Amino acid sequence: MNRHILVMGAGAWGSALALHMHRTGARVQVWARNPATRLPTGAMPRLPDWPLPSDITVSDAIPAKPDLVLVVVPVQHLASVLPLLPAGVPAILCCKGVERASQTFPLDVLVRVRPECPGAVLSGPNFAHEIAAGLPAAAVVAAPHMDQALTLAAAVSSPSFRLYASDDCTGVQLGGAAKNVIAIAAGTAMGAGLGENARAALITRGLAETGRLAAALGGQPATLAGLAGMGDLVLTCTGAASRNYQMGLALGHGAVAEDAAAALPGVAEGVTTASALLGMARAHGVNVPIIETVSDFLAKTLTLEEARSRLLDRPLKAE
Ligand SMILES: NC(=O)C1=CN([C@@H]2O[C@H](COP(=O)(O)OP(=O)(O)OC[C@H]3O[C@@H](n4cnc5c(N)ncnc54)[C@H](O)[C@@H]3O)[C@@H](O)[C@H]2O)C=CC1
Ligand SMILES: O=C(CO)COP(=O)(O)O
Repeated sequence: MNRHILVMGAGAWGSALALHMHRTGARVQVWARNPATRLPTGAMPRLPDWPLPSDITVSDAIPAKPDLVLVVVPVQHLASVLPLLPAGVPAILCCKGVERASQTFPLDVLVRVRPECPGAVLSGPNFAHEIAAGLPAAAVVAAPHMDQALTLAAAVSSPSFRLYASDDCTGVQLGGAAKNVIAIAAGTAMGAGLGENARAALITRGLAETGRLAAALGGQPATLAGLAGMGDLVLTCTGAASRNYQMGLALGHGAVAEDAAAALPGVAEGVTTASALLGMARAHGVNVPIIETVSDFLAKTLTLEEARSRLLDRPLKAE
């Protein structure tokens, strides 16, 4: 069947997902707020020659009844884009983070803005340029009910991009949000020359605090051992292409946060998510020392040396 897919957002990830869906044989239409300046053709240093095939239309038009919508704009802009969603069509939110103003996950934003639209999320270890190149990868589609998740995972899967289904929307969204914050910590440690041991400790203890938070938020800690948790955390904390990791590297080298963010080839969601996740953790009485340290460091209430000391000088405890 020639399914009709609408991709909303024409940055790196939206363009990669458009290419992926096009390869599955779907008819793909991309919505961009400014189609003339779609980012990946030129403005993405990682993706210098990455034009979309001519039968993928890029415009500011929204079709009335596509079969599926993939929403791929940064989390802080989700609420401004969701009112454009065609009514009654399933939407998979593909962004990773926490809305700062409401301290809620993307699916909560959808329920607030468009409660009548059925929603799901897609998350996992997926660098856009590798998906665009058709390299093998896997991720998770989570929806409130497993049968919805299975249907949507099947709708997006291909032989090179394998989607697993989950009904743990909280765990999957938390994994995608937290890994960006921890990747800033990992990059900062590497940029400051603290070494590979320090990075491995940040990854492992970052996963531990994310698991605690998942339990408090009503998610399943086991989800954090999967693709949307550990899988994406490892990729983002070790893959040089990660913008959150690059942000951390620059901070570790001594750059000012605003300059580091401006030099990135796209959005680093961890920058806005850090304080929002910290707010969520505090509201639930959960101790998240790495997320807290990144949030305070980005807010410039801690120096790099103070951040390092704060994490290392905490009382010893059982693992
Ligand atoms: N790049 C990657 O490898 C991956 C990114 N993601 C997630 O996907 C989301 C989007 O990331 P990217 O596409 O990489 O970012 P990007 O920085 O490459 O592009 C963001 C796009 O959103 C558009 N945009 C920004 N504000 C908007 C608004 N108010 N209305 C409409 N469009 C707006 C921009 O014009 C741009 O086209 C983020 O949450 C990111 O964490 C998830 C997996 C992989
Ligand atoms: O989400 C990603 C990989 O799964 C992309 O990471 P960055 O946003 O840090 O580039």
